[in-house]
Amino acid sequence: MALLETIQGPRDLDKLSSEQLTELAAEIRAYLIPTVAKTSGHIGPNLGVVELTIALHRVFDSPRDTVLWDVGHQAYVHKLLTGRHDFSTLRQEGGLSGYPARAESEHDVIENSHASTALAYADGIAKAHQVRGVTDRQVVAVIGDGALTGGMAWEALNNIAAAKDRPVIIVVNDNERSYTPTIGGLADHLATLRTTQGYERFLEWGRGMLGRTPVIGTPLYEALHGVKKGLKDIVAPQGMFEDLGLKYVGPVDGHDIAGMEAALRRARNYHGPVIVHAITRKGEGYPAARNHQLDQLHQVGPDSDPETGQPLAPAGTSWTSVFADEMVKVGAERDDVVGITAAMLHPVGLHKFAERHPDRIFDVGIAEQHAVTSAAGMAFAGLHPVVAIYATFLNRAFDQVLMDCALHKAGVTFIADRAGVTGNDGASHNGMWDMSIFQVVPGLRIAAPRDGAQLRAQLREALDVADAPTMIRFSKGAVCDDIPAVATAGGMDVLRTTAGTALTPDGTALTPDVLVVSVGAMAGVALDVAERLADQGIGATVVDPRWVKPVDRALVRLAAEHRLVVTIEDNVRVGGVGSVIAQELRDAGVWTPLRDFGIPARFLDHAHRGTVLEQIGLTGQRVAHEVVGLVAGLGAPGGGAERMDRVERVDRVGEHGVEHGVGSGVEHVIEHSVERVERAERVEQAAAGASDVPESPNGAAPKVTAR
Ligand SMILES: Cc1ncc(C[n+]2csc(CCOP(=O)(O)OP(=O)(O)O)c2C)c(N)n1
Ligand SMILES: CC(=O)[C@@H](O)[C@H](O)COP(=O)(O)O
Ligand SMILES: [Mg+2]
Repeated sequence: MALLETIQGPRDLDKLSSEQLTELAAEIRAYLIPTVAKTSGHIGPNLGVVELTIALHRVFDSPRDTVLWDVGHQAYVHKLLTGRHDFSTLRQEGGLSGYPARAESEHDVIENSHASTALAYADGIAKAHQVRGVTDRQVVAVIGDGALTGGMAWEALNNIAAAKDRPVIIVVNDNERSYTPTIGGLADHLATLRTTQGYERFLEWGRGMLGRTPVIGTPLYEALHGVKKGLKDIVAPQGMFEDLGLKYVGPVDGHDIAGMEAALRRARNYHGPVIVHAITRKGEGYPAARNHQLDQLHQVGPDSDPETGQPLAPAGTSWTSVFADEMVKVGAERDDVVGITAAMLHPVGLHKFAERHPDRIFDVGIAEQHAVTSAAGMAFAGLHPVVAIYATFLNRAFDQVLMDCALHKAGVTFIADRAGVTGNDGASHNGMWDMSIFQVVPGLRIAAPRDGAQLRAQLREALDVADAPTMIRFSKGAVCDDIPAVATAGGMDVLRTTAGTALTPDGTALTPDVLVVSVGAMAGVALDVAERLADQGIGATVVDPRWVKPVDRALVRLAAEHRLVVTIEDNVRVGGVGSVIAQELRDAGVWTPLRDFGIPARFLDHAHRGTVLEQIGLTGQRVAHEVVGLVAGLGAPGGGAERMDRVERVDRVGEHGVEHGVGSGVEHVIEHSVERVERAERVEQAAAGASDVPESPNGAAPKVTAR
């Protein structure tokens, strides 16, 4: 790292000779490959931009000039050249972010890892410079060929091309891949432009030779240059970019530092909207990546073998793999089912389906909005599309889900993978908003499976819905062991009832104090909470709604039969499942108090999923601790009268007119009230003894007040 250690900022690059620059590139690769293998990260994309980034920081003067990275997963070299040399805790709590981060450096701008945004940023910054009369600062946006398939990128290009006097430098990092080879007409066009690379070399030769030829040299070169453009038109369709009004520079070898510098200087000196088309190779300099057919080691680790890029320890069965295998079965049974991915065929688990049904899989590029609305079209024409998109990326297709699918009652099934806290990819990758955002979509049904068996079952149930969109959301990583139900209540699974509690013939659990509503992958936490409550003499019923939207009517009834409702979800609390259940209870005149546990509505810094869940209190211990305090605060049970009052109201009101209350269960409720009073006294005694009641976060034993 001898040379790299001397680079504390981009200007330190200026003093290096071309040999030293080549050596620096080698040092960067030698450092990143083993480091990222250990930490996890996007090794393939970063090895593909080593020379490009060196050249870029030599030609432009960051942070005076603004350098933008689209997605930002390829910004490790940028970080190394801007003084951040310790990648040992990359993507971990307190370590470097895997994406640009303003808190880390004045050289970083876009923290959002969602693709196709950089050109819009660039357009905005350029407009701001124009409005403010700033003429001595450049705006440079690096965007991959994959990200260039995103609709936002074309909205921005349309605006950027509109103003010939507003400089924006766009560097297209064309490595012909997103994960898999980039799809679509744009990719084909870029390929066409790549084939004219020979003309670039010919031109370079001509410039060199003719530049030294007196008198006729220059005019001859200019004539040649004109011929090149003409020849390009003959060989390659007139550059789409030039048609748009963008100056096109390239294609240029993105691994040739001098060549990239020359191209970038031409672009800088153009003083208008210009595209530099760099041809790079993902994983360059790392045979394990270059030979990795699947995605050229788009990402690795943690704890992968630096020699091969493969994980050192086998990963467990993932949620995604359960979905992948079930889709194979579905594909064999139903020829109306098709799969749609937004450039993430393998990461979302549609690759096995694709292998068996290549004519029924559609990769639309990084184009989630198009994925959703094209699915609405497919449903209209008689198919049942399964659109698999990470929950966080599905956010950008909200309007398409709402207006193109739900408004038209389209039978489309959305698979929101990576839902909940994902952790290491940082704030913009957590799938933490879906059960709030999509809560408001009329007719959409949302399922949150608690394990693999439920995922398979709920996928089937979703595919049986042809007159409304359905959504199934599940976590990142390894799926838990199947969690059996001990009873059912309506369409819900009862996972645990208080020991010794009688179940009525219809399977309704009665009497305990607390109803714990477990949402999706939080089932393990919910059962842990019930166990901890039982240790404190507090009875709990744990129920898994399975389908969280709409709220199951049986859940309202169950709430009326408990003294406290607790909901636990891996989603923001605001507008989440808990808040919707609370609203349903109010609408039904059930006034059982409800405490919803979920993710706070704030951006969560990168860290391991478990660490983040601990930070936000979504653990059994933390939830149970708070619930013990809440139960103690309820005082002695209000006896039959209180509960009768609560129960009766279920008879009177309801969202769907008069609801049949739990009259049949009322007698059971009364007889158990006595039991509950005794138990509440035990809780109070325990709290008074302050011996085994867990300390509250602020150190004091929870306040216990007798009624
Ligand atoms: C909106 C959105 N959808 C999907 C992704 C997931 N994703 C991250 S990188 C990537 C491929 C990007 O390809 P490209 O822009 O060509 O960059 P490269 O990895 O080739 O350098 C995808 C699909 C994302 N970050 N944002
Ligand atoms: C950069 C990007 O958006 C993806 O590569 C993402 O990091 C993948 O996340 P998973 O590791 O959860 O598939
Ligand atoms: Mg690419």
